[in-house]
Amino acid sequence: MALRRLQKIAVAPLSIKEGIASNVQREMSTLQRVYVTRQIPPEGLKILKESGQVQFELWDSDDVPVSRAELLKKVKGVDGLLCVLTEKIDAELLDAAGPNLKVLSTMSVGFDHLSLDELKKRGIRVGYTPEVLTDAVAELTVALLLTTSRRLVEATHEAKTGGWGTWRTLWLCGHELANSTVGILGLGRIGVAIAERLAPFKVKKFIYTDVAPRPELAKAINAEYVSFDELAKQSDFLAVCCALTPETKEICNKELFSKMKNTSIFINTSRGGVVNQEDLYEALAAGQIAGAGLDVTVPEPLPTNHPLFTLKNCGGSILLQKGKHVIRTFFFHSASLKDNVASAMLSDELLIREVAFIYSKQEDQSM
Ligand SMILES: O=C(O)[C@H](O)CO
Repeated sequence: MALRRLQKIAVAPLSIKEGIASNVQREMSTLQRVYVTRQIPPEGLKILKESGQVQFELWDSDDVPVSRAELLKKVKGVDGLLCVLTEKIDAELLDAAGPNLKVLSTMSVGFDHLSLDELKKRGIRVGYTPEVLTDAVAELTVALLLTTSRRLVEATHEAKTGGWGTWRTLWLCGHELANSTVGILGLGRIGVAIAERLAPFKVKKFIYTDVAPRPELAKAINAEYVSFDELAKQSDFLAVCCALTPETKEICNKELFSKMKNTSIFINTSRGGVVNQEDLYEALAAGQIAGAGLDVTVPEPLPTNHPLFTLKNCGGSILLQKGKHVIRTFFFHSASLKDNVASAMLSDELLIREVAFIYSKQEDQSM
């Protein structure tokens, strides 16, 4: 089923060309009204401009998100909404938009900012952008993992500030991937892509946990399904790749950290909300785990006086606040973004695929 949907996404641009030809003559009054909540890449805007099917208004900034008050005003009466992860799409927003709203597309892989129940209740179709940043996030995760385990931020700091007195036998030695067990919390495309990249580092074993075993994905990377507890206990490196849902909110908390080895490295490139940050701080400060590399936090960015910034063993892109930009670069070059904007706005495909598990089990089957 997943494959079929991907094929549908892939053919979307063709139907748009046909759409352009047949629709350029349309009167403005018959055009669908779309509000775009962020300055999106030119490829996406071009599709909207040339479609001949929509008139759109854009919040023309990438630096400052549209305010909630402005958004509530702007969505009134729109047929389509293209948003990013900074907009909370909830009952209030959907009520403000009113009954014309037929389709919503988010330029993100994550969908935790969408109230799916409310969207479903109103029969609004939803699009998102799976696939576009699988490689980017996998690369970023590997970068964070090596940076954290090899203590690069700390080492740079020591070198710059004169802390490097002389060569010392075990100073800043870090932790080795060779012969290690790498755990993946939430095995999907990104988890597989991470494991594929880490395997050449001579990892001994990949383990994962998820709501249920995912044998097809696991087979590709020879990963073993384990319980959440075993994941905590066995992982030398734990990469968090799950979506943020009510079930995964703060799933990485003191209970998890207390079961981890004190030599373990914790990496989160999913959403900040899956981690209880106070518990993480305690675990890092007490040496309960060896280090953490975070691309995501709550809030983003973290206030510069946040306790996590005081720790030597916590870093990665939260120190640089650059993770998102790395990912975005890939967005701009992605054909899939074009497809997504196109198919979500201009065709009536229902793009929800992975979102399905949040819906009732019954509908889950049909996705
Ligand atoms: O969900 C996403 O698409 C990413 O987190 C964006 O940075």
